[in-house]
Amino acid sequence: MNKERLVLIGNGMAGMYTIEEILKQEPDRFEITVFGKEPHPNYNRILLSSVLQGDSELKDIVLNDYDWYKEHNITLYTGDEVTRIDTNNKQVESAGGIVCAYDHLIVATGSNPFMPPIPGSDKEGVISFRDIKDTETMIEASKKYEKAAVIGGGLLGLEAARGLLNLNMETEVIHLQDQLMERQLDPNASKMLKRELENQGMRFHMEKQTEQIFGRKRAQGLHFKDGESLYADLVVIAVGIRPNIGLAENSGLKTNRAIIVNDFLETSAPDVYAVGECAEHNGIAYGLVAPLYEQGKILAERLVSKEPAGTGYQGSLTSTKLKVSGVDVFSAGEFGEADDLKSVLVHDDFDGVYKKVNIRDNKVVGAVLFGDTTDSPKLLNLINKKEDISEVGKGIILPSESNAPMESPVVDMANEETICGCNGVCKGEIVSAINEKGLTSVNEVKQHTNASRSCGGCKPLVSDLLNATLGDGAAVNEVEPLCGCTDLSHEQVIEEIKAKQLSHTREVMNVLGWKEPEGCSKCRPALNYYLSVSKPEEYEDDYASRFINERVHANIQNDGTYSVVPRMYGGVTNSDQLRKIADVAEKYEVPLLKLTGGQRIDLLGVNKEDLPAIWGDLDMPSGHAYGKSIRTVKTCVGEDFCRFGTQDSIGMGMTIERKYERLNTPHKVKMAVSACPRNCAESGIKDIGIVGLEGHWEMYVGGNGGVDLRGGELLGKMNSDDELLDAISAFLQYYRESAHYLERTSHWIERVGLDHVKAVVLEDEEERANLIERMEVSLEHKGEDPWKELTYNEKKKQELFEQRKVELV
Ligand SMILES: Cc1cc2nc3c(=O)[nH]c(=O)nc-3n(C[C@H](O)[C@H](O)[C@H](O)COP(=O)(O)OP(=O)(O)OC[C@H]3O[C@@H](n4cnc5c(N)ncnc54)[C@H](O)[C@@H]3O)c2cc1C
Ligand SMILES: NC(=O)c1ccc[n+]([C@@H]2O[C@H](COP(=O)([O-])OP(=O)(O)OC[C@H]3O[C@@H](n4cnc5c(N)ncnc54)[C@H](O)[C@@H]3O)[C@@H](O)[C@H]2O)c1
Ligand code: SF4
Ligand code: FES
Repeated sequence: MNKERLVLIGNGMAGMYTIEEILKQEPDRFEITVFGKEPHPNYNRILLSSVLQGDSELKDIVLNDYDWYKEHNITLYTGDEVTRIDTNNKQVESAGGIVCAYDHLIVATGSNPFMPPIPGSDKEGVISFRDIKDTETMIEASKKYEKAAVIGGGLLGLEAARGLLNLNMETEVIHLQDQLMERQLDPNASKMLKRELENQGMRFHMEKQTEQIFGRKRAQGLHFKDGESLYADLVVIAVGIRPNIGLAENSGLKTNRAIIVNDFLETSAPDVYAVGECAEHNGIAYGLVAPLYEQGKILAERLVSKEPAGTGYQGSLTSTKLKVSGVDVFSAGEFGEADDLKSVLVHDDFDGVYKKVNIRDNKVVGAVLFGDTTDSPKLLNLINKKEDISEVGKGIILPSESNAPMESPVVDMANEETICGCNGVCKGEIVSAINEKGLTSVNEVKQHTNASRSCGGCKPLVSDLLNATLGDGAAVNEVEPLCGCTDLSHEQVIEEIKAKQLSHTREVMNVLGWKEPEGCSKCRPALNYYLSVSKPEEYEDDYASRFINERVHANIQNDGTYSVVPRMYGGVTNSDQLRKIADVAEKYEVPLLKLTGGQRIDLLGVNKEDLPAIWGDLDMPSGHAYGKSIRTVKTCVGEDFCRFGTQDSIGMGMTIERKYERLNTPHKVKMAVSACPRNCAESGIKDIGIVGLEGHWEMYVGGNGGVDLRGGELLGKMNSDDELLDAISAFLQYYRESAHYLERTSHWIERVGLDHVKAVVLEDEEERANLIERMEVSLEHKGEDPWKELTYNEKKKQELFEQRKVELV
């Protein structure tokens, strides 16, 4: 018997999900042909953000490889666009000249990025972010160019911007509204998100309308309507999407914003269905995979059973998470304000946590979470179930806010509650698969249930569920790789560097079998750092692997200029230094001189090309205000001037700063010395905070005064200056050797535990002595001041400061 001919136009996420669902139910029923405009098999578009951010490689995001199509007897035409649907003769025609008849046709052509009519948007270097080609273009551009502008501060724009930052590009986001992600977040969450992203190095231009993209052949920057401009040699436009319906319209299918479908995804033409972003159901065209997969499931049932099954598709509740590491944001349902809505609110600026749950008629209808999204599965289920919550307390709405000890939210979830929103997989399904198929890892759960196959946001829940189902210790702990270029963890890489005596980033990548020979923006700076600690005697800085601020030894500002902070040991200066700073400020027309929180003078608004000359004129050491290194040692006036002073805090601060300046560390290290517990130098919120008392010093560690406000914890009491310096050496060296690159002391201590750190750096005499000895070797080899070097090293100066000027002319 001849098989029914099923043709799919659009080899993307929604269409292929539908095919997979059909194959699960009726593997042999249809003769399937798939047309895809892109020259690739079906891949996970969602994970393009991870590829750009350096967490995955393109080959890892393929969902169905070419062999899969062969194994399932599917005829696949890639790189071939369908140009016509002949609904009368029931056939499609492709640009490649193929004419293919169908009994059933699925249109799943997705969306196109919306390109606003900005003059100059046809220039080289102006792209959208939608597919593999765009991602490759950005990665390539980052190797040649330094400055990127992203137009659009929505989900896509912010994920693109984070990726470009990871690719070492200076990245500015231009947003039309006064609030980022205004379609998903309320003003409070949006403000906290902006602050966090600014801390990560993103710069924002809010309420800006781009009037023109200027440049000759290639984009060189943007002019805004308010008369301001900025330079950029890569412009990424991410201002929304438009359903791709040209083909459907030309072929006579009924369309509105997208192709109009009924509850069974049927279009206006017989035997023609539409699914995914190109379909419009009840006036809504969705732009997230969870609803598209729900549609795909219904359509598969419809095609397999012939007769409409159940009530069909009834629309979807959407929820979003931003895929930017270090930022936890969740939003679902009605998150805004309305007269008939009541809210449960938690707002803690100190911990950077914000939660708002909207309730109407005793039912949870929407939520926004920032900083702590552990309650998101619970809330999503409450919104979905529309249960009356009048009988339950806040503990049910926001379990993490109740006083009960926090267990994973999966423990209390009912079997029918959803764990993986993208793929619609509930707890019961995963538990059955774990028990019946003997699954022990997240990866196995993914293969058998699809949970965590898309955005990956549910991985922690799946992992908790594995632990809860198998009991402690039975789940296989998959190591978190350093980045997508390797399967090795930070610890394993450090071990291998030591064991194999590796000494250069390229050597590490070669010897340890890096999947991507050039590495990525995540691993290269980390490797460069690990090598510097492992072999200080032989280490040669691979400065091309450093982040932009560290390459040019200055902090880039939001207008593309730089800030210059000279070192002033212990926050002490003199008339000679002040005179030089004043002269430089006048000569180079520095727009702003500002005292920093770390007791230094910041020259702000300096042009990049003036940096080496300014450093030469200042003739002061770099304050390393831009580096993953020892920053400032802040001091109080101490015993010489203050009537409460018990110790020479200034003297000790200067000694410490002179000793450890220019030392590479996993992240920035800030220190302070106060001469009594009144703590005027704020020693309680520093990575290392020293407090003087009569006859001894107290040393606090792991403090942080930034977004993650954290009080330092007492490491110990030191009875002399030498004992204090030894303790600082041992502590710093242990942090340098065992923290992950980009891990602040606060997070490191939380991970390894203060008791453990105390045991190693204070209690174990031998280990302590070894750490101090290794620190001394590092101090001997920390190299000369980078500003000084750049005043005479012409080759390096030209590479860093002059080639760029030529490119821009
Ligand atoms: C960078 C990025 C990150 C994202 N992150 C998330 C996320 O975290 N969570 C989430 O839920 N969603 C996310 N999305 C959105 C999600 O990827 C889309 O909603 C989803 O891919 C849409 O699926 P689709 O099948 O409708 O369209 P697509 O996946 O775009 O597939 C459509 C395919 O059809 C092809 N095509 C079009 N016309 C023709 C033709 N005439 N002939 C042949 N082929 C044709 C296209 O080339 C394309 O390959 C993200 C999107 C991007 C770009
Ligand atoms: N994590 C995720 O779930 C995720 C990630 C990426 C993409 N996506 C999906 O991909 C699609 C595209 O995402 P998107 O962010 O482009 O769409 P979007 O519509 O969500 O956001 C576009 C943003 O651009 C702004 N904007 C519009 N015109 C502008 C202009 N001229 N200048 C500056 N800003 C302007 C808007 O105010 C809006 O905030 C969406 O469907 C989105 O849901 C989802
Ligand atoms: S910390 Fe104590 S000693 Fe130092 S300035 Fe303040 S009060 Fe004086
Ligand atoms: S929630 Fe996105 S993959 Fe599970």
